[in-house]
Amino acid sequence: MLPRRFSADLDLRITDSSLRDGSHAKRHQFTAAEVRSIVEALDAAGVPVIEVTHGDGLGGSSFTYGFSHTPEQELIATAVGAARRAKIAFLMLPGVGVKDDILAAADHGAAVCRIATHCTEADISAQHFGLARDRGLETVGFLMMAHSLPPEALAKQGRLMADAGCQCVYVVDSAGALVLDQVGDRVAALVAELGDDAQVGFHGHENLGLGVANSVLAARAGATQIDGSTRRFGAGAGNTPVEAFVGVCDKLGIRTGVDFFAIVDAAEDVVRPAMPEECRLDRLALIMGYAGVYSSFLKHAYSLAERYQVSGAEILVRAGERKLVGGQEDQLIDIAVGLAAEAR
Ligand SMILES: C[C@H](O)CC(=O)C(=O)O
Ligand SMILES: [Mn+2]
Repeated sequence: MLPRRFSADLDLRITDSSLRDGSHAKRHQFTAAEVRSIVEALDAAGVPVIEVTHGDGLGGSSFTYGFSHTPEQELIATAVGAARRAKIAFLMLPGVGVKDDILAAADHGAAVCRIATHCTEADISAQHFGLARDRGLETVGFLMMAHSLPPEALAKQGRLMADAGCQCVYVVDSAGALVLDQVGDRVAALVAELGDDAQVGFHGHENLGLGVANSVLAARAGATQIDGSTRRFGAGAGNTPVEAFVGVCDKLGIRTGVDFFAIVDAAEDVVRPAMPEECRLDRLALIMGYAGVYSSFLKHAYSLAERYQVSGAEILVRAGERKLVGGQEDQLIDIAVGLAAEAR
């Protein structure tokens, strides 16, 4: 079991997802040089965990999700080589990646295995947590699209993960749809359910502009691991900006161990140059938060709107009506084709 606290001088542990969630915003085109420079800068600023994988996790490079510029195992090895203190984490969605991918990431020196499932499907993660623990990896479980389950039901799914060997269960606000107390209530339900068996974490998206506030409420409800992305570099409107969250934590007396001025410099001087554009709170991102749509669908919606000459906003509204989950990217094509047919 992980201790409830990481150390006497740390109140919570930040994981930076720019090099994984940001992969969506970069259409999975990270180079090894970009990964090296970003890991060096985040590590020097004191970020304790840095996640590196294709945006859709191990094995994500495909027609469905988009092909990587550089094989992710190479990027993981590069990150491990560049980090002096930070642990390197990877994400894996059962069925997108397979167990051999976990072993390969561990062989490359990654230390934290994060297994993600839709929030009603935690049972499919059991064998992967078992394998990761046997291999000596730290484990994290991602309950994605957490807005779509009430707190008690989410906590039961967290229990499945913890019993399988997950050491920290995350409330994952994949759509950026959770609003303030809705985060605190879910985190509190997991804390009550898991007790000392596992920590609780929170992964936010900015689609309604609430990443920092939601993360503070998660911490106040007992979350001890918080995700963010420096410069918000993530899917949709991006993730909770690490640099702003660190500044807010400093002012609230919540100790993160990250140096505010160093992470601000890293955001501006190192991460921003690797981003194709700023992650914006624009029409499509706002619709995602409002309609509860998986943030990773944003670039797909833009591409399909262009290809079929239909409205990207309408694609996302219909994706919300269909309650699509991660892995159903092909249904976005179905929606776009249908919209084009309606327009004829
Ligand atoms: C595979 C997804 O991008 C995982 C994630 O970051 C989320 O659901 O949010
Ligand atoms: Mn995310």
